[in-house]
Amino acid sequence: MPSTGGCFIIPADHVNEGATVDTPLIIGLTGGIGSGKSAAAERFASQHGIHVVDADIKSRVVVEPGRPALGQIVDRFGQAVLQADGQLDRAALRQRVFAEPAERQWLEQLLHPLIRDEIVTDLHSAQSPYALLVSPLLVESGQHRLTRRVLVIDVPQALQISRTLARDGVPEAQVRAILQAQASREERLRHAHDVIVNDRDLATLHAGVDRLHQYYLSLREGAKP
Ligand SMILES: CC(C)(COP(=O)(O)OP(=O)(O)OC[C@H]1O[C@@H](n2cnc3c(N)ncnc32)[C@H](O)[C@@H]1O)[C@@H](O)C(=O)NCCC(=O)NCCS
Ligand SMILES: Nc1ncnc2c1ncn2[C@@H]1O[C@H](COP(=O)(O)OP(=O)(O)OP(=O)(O)O)[C@@H](O)[C@H]1O
Repeated sequence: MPSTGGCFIIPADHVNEGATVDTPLIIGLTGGIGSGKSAAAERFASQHGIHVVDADIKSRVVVEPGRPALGQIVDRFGQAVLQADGQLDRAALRQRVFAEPAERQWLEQLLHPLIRDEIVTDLHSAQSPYALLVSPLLVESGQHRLTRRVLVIDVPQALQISRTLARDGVPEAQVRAILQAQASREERLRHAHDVIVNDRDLATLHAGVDRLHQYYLSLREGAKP
């Protein structure tokens, strides 16, 4: 495991297959639930103007009322996963799919291709020196193949759980079930080119982001003819 509070860069020859310096620079940012992906992405965006594409946000777009996927979800799970206003009741669906792995897999096979399409369209509109693809399932869903490098926000599991409980106020058993459905810390780190260990305060996280931003800019500059 990387040591505490640091930011690590693995040498640049270990880049993802298929990605070359001629392609737009897309950095994948991942981490388990409550690891601090959104907090890190917010720093890249607000401090450095980096275009952020967030898979969790895309997962809401593809089930908006009127989208075919919402009808398919209601056909499978019933009206209990719809709110009175016709929107998906995300808490109700969350309860179902994290209690029943086969139902989660059904939902993923429906939504992941749609989420991927939304991601690709959005990445094409990026104007910043590089773009960030933020996804909790970057590795699990194969979305990392869209990226040149993978940045993992790494935290000990106990901190993931306590921060998620403080943020969401959901039962601990549900957070543990979500963790079980995600890649292990070790597996995620196997795909990492860069790692920020987010076990200290937000200022330390921001400092790690700022260092990596400079590094990603240098990669972009290296790509120019
Ligand atoms: C089950 C749903 C409706 C719950 O919605 P809710 O608003 O409560 O949570 P949200 O979407 O914001 O996700 C919160 C966190 O849960 C975790 N999570 C979400 N989906 C999954 C999944 N399929 N497997 C493992 N963890 C997941 C992630 O850490 C994510 O950051 C929603 O997560 C969903 O539609 N999931 C399936 C689509 C998916 O895989 N999305 C992940 C991005 S690709
Ligand atoms: N270094 C830190 N110090 C204190 N709190 C933090 C730190 N990093 C993140 N947090 C807090 O922990 C919670 C989880 O962080 P965040 O929402 O960024 O995680 P996430 O990886 O995006 O989660 P999810 O996968 O559920 O979307 C938030 O309330 C956030 O403000």
